[in-house]
Amino acid sequence: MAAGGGGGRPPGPDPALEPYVQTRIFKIIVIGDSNVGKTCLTFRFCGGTFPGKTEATIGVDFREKTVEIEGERIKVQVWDTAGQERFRKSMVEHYYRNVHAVVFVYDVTKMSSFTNLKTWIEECNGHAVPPLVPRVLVGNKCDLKDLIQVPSSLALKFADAHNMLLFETSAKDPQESQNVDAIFMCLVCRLKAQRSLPCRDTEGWPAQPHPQPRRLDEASGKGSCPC
Ligand SMILES: Nc1nc2c(ncn2[C@@H]2O[C@H](COP(=O)(O)OP(=O)(O)OP(=O)(O)O)[C@@H](O)[C@H]2O)c(=O)[nH]1
Ligand SMILES: [Mg+2]
Repeated sequence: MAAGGGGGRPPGPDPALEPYVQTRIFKIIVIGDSNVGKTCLTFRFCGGTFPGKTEATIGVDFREKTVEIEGERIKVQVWDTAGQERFRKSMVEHYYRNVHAVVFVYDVTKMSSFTNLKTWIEECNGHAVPPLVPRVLVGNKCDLKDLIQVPSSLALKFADAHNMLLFETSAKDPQESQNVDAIFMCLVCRLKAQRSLPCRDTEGWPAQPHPQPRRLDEASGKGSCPC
C-alpha cells in the first residue's frame, strides 16, 4: 500500500535534502612498476573481468564503480596510472592531486617490482600526500604459484613498516575476484569512516582542499579489513 496521500509528496528522498544525498566521489590511484598488473586489477574491480590483452598504460586510464555502503552510494574513481616513466612523467602531478587513497602494486613473481616500492613510496611522499592518507600494498599474480619470488613474510614486514595492509591476490584468477574487491572496499570503508559529513568530494559540489590527514592506528594484517 502506498504511504501518504491527501496531497503529500511522493515517496522517495525529500527534495529539500537532495543536496545532502548526492553521490560522493573517492579518488584512488593505483601505482607501481610497469607490467605488475595495475590495469588488470582495476579492470577486475570495475568491470568484473580479466582483460584478454593489455597494452602499457599511457598517462592514465580512468575507471569507475559505484558501490553502496551502509545505504550510501559512493562513486569510486580509480586512476590506473602508467608504470613506464616515459608515459607518466607529464602526469605525475595530476595523479597525486586531491588523492584520497593509494594502492601500491608489485608482482609476486618479480622481486625488482617489490624492491622498487620504496621509490614509489618516496614519489608519493614527495607530492604532498599526507603520510596518513590510506595506503595499501598489493602483491599481484599469485596464480603463478611456481614462480613466486617475493615471500609473504617479507611483504608483510614491509607493509607493517609502512603502516599498510597487505593483499596478495590475482587479477587473473576469477576465484580471487572477491579479494580484489576487498582491496578497494577496504579503502572506501576507511574513507567513509573518515568523512562522516557530506561536505566534500560530492558530484556537483565544489572541490575542497586535500583531505585531512588522520591517524590510522589499526593493526596491519594481511588481507584484513578494518570495516
Ligand atoms: N598470470 C597473471 N598475469 C597477470 C595478472 N595480472 C596481470 N597479468 C598480466 O601481466 C601483464 C601486464 O598487465 P597490466 O595490467 O597491463 O600491467 P600494468 O601494471 O598496467 O602495466 P603498465 O600499464 O605498463 O604500467 C599482462 O600480460 C597481463 O595479462 C595476474 O594476476 N596473473
Ligand atoms: Mg596499465
